[in-house]
Amino acid sequence: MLSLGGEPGKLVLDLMDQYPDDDLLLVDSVRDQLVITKPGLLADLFVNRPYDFMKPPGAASFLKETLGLGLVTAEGEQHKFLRKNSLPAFGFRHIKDLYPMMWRKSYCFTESLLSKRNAPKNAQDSDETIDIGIASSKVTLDIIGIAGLGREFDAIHNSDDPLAQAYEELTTPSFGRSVYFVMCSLFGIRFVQRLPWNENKVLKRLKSSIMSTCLTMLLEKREAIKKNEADHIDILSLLIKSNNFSNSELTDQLMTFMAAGHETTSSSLSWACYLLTKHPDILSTVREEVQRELAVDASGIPSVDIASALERLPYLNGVINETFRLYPTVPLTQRVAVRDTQIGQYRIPKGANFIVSIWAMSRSSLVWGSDSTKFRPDRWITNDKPNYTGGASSNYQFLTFLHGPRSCIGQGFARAEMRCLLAAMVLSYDWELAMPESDVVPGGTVTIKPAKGLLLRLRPVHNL
Ligand code: HEM
Repeated sequence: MLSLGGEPGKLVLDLMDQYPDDDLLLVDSVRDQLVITKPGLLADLFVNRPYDFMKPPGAASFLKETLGLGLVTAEGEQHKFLRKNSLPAFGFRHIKDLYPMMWRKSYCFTESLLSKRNAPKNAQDSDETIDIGIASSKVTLDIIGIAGLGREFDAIHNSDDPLAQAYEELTTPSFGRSVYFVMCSLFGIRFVQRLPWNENKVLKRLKSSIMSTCLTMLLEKREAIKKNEADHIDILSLLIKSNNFSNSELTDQLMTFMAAGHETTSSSLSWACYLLTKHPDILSTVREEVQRELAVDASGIPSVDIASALERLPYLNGVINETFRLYPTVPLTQRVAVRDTQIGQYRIPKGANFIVSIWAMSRSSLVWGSDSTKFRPDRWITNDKPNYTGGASSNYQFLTFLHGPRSCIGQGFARAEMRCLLAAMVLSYDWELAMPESDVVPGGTVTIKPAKGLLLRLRPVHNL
């Protein structure tokens, strides 16, 4: 059921077409493996009884190796505690305050793309071919660096940054890594780690490099807070100041936020750019909208409050929501029942395993109608204003960030970041695909991105 290449939710989509009237399909009777195919049943899984379920130990053991025992991997009471103490750092007000920094970084990012190669003096005549995924993961690392721990990595300009390199290596899609993940899911990581497999060495090296960098940054941050060197409002400082966490818990939390918080958004930016290569008319519409509403000056400073301006743009938000729908960075999630429980009218025995294909739910014509796979940002617009349903009749049709206490805590952060990055991109460039369309395929282990990269040919726009 876990994808080893190809479209991540294809099998579930096929099952949904084959059994359109069923909402729960038993796909593996040996391991009680169930697939939920109707949004209506998800309220019990995610919102009404979320702690009757946990992430399957095998898959979680893989995640713990790379993310630590933080919010993504904790369960039960420990999860409730971490979530409660992390929420203030992701509040609405705090995200609003981060917009100017996100905008500044996004603008620097687009400028860095221009100067990447030996651009001629009259750069407007130059063409740049870049892999937008690799380039944008640097700026998202810079943004989470500042927001997450008040630290300037400047990975945009410093391509040798070890943390950026470690994350790139960790998330680059490969068949071997996918097989490794499936093996961990089936047999647990302790068993897989005993196999003579090079992947074990690679993951150990990456984990130890990320962990030691996070620990060093944590200790420096503690010192800085003690000396009261600056006004510390980043996520890590808020967690330290809450006095609720030990150093090892904080290191795990930091590893989680750094990993969960940057590759996800940079992949989404890649997919948005890809979709816009296929819809140049929509790219022009978004650009006109951003030019008109932000009125950015020659040095990239907007004349209006950036947060409120970006949040009300219908097309910019429509493109972002439609990208999140068609290319959910986390394409699948799994749960196992930790006690006898209930989902809808079904009695569920302890130990039953569930697969929710976020990808399939986002693309199924049974759920979204006959144009379900079409890129239609206008489904997210009502009376010239953004709507947040996409015309769906149930919340559970849109699962990109899930729902309930295990939903993505960084959703507001990711949306703010995407608005800044995409707005800065459309203001600065026109672009087209610089690789065969057939090579643009999703791939990855837990999160997906364009498996062969996304090469774009950029042309500077003459408007700034
Ligand atoms: C487009 C960007 C993003 C997408 C699509 C996304 C998606 C998701 C999804 C689907 C989950 C639930 C995973 C599961 O239960 O299997 C999740 C959890 C999580 N995400 Fe995100 N995420 C994004 C960005 C971010 C950002 C920017 C941050 C942090 C700054 C973040 C931090 C987290 C954390 C900590 C969790 C675990 C929450 C919990 O279990 O309480 N994510 N994300």
